[in-house]
Amino acid sequence: MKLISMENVQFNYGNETVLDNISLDVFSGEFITLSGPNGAAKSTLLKILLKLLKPKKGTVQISKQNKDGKKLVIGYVPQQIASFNAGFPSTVLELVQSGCYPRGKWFRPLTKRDHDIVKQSLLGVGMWDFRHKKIGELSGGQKQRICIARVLASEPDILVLDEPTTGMDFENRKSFYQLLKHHVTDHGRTVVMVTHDLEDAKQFADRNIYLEQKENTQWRCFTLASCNEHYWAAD
Ligand SMILES: Nc1ncnc2c1ncn2[C@@H]1O[C@H](COP(=O)(O)OP(=O)(O)OP(=O)(O)O)[C@@H](O)[C@H]1O
Repeated sequence: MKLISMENVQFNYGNETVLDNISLDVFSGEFITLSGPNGAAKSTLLKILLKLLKPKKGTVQISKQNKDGKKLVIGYVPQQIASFNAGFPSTVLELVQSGCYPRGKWFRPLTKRDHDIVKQSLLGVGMWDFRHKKIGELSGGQKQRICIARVLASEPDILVLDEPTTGMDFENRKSFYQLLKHHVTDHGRTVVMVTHDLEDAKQFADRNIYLEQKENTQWRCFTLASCNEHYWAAD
């Protein structure tokens, strides 16, 4: 089932065209990685895909329903998360538990299943041992991993992550990818993820979309990204 459809998108920051003529479909049950050099407009493409940025030309359509006919839930963790100040009162566990609410009534009592999902999410990002710490006491990278765990706990139909493995060591990266793969293969969910870890991605992703910069005098811009899809299976 097609969940997101992007057609012939062009996007400009001021006079600079950073994406042009990009078309991309995202289907249910896919693990997609998005890669390319710094500044190739990967983060911008994610934001357009989520309709957080409006393209100058082209269209983006997001399905209202998931494959089971229920309301589509999208989880997004940007590259730079909002900062929590040192006095932020919640513990890691409380913040990640709050991710369970999109799947039911707000502030309902958590079920055993919720607790299991929260634990798996925290283990998956290597932060289970930090569960009783206050959010304000964590490093920047740890805060980002907690935000990822919170989004994982919401069991989104589409999980959109911008460079989530930055700062993770080898073991944590591996278990994180395995957790994402589990979401895709065992639950039929969809992952769209920006990453520079192409070797890791190659092991787990179904396809990679590579954005590359090109000069284009016609548009009088510094960069113009073109979208080449690399299917691992075709290697
Ligand atoms: N708010 C903005 N205003 C103006 N230009 C921007 C803005 N955000 C990004 N850009 C420019 O758009 C281009 C693409 O940026 P983007 O952050 O999407 O790239 P990226 O591929 O995600 O980069 P990286 O790998 O370094 O995270 C860059 O040249 C950047 O300088």
